[in-house]
Amino acid sequence: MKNTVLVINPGSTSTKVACFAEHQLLAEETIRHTTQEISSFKSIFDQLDFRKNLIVDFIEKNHIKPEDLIAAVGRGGLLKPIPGGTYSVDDEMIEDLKSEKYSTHASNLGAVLANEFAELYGIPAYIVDPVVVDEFDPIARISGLEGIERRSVGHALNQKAAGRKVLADNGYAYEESNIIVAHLGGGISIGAHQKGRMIDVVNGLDGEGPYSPERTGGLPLIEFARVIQSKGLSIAEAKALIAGNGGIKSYLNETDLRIIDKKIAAGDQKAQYYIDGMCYQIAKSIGEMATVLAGRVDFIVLTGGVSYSAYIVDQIKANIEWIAPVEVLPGEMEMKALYEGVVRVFENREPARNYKEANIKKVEVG
Ligand SMILES: Nc1ncnc2c1ncn2[C@@H]1O[C@H](COP(=O)(O)OP(=O)(O)OP(=O)(O)O)[C@@H](O)[C@H]1O
Ligand SMILES: CCCC(=O)O
Repeated sequence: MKNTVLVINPGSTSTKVACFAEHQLLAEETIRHTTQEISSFKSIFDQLDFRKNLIVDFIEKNHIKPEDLIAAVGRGGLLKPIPGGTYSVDDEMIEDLKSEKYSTHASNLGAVLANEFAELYGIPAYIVDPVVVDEFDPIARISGLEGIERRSVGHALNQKAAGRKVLADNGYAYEESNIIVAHLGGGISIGAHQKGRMIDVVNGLDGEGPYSPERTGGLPLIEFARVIQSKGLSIAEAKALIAGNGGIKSYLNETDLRIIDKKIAAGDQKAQYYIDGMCYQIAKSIGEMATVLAGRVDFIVLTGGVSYSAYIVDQIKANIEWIAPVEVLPGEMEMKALYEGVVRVFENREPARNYKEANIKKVEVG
């Protein structure tokens, strides 16, 4: 079909691919990667050809004609802090991602993969609402140590799309409401959204909040310093431990919660213990974001792949339902949100933003 947009979403445990045209979904696939598959690559960028070949297979299998493609869009990765919106992929963006200037994340491959297909087919490449969208209140940046700032890293694209949907379904407007959105995926982020802005977020990638299938979340710092020293870890190795080999993976050597759910159902007490621990910590961080919103919370939304697990959802709900009504949107709405970001540009409802020139305004103190 004419006017087809190729949508590419590399996650920590999956590659999601879709094609949309004229506001319709033409084809979609979530390709899950096993723990072993991902562990066989030394770095995220070593996975480029592996993930690219899977997308080529998807295009061929679904008979997508190159001449029908008008754009490729990828989930945006760890870039400098920028306002939300649709950005054209440019050289500076690719360089920042490839050099891992702002750290490493599966979504760093989104712009790079979109760019590869854009070059192949002679079409433009974009990203939309990358994981670094920064709408923080100044006070949220303070870390507790001079020289280190907290940064806004989270599943902004899905958090906003899921939040908007739940609010719209209940007759509320995102711009006028307060919500907490917990994205529960291979990584976890929990945002406090106040009247259309994500003013704070629990950022698991940098070692905050609950542990997740792959991330440690917050750790006792002195003990972690001892681990770094005793194992002689480099910064890159410490990051890999915090953001790729921590959490459920470190306890159970597995990141696929569908497998772990089955083990719990079959009576595996160790699996249950560590999943219960993750649910306890997720609820605790949701409570933290409720205080950011001073208790004025219209809804709490649980989303991301892990929210398919009824066992996990029930555990979390039991500890948070007193705060606000809880709505569950399992999976993610990222593919459609990425497509719609491109459509807004093609329909001239929004300009494509320029990454080189994009900056957030930080408030200078003192
Ligand atoms: N039906 C299901 N039941 C339980 N867990 C599930 C189900 N489907 C997916 N998951 C789990 O959700 C997690 C992946 O979630 P998701 O697809 O949102 O993340 P991702 O795309 O890999 O990465 P991220 O969201 O962190 O960027 C995995 O642990 C996966 O096993
Ligand atoms: C999307 C950033 C958060 C994470 O992956 O942990």
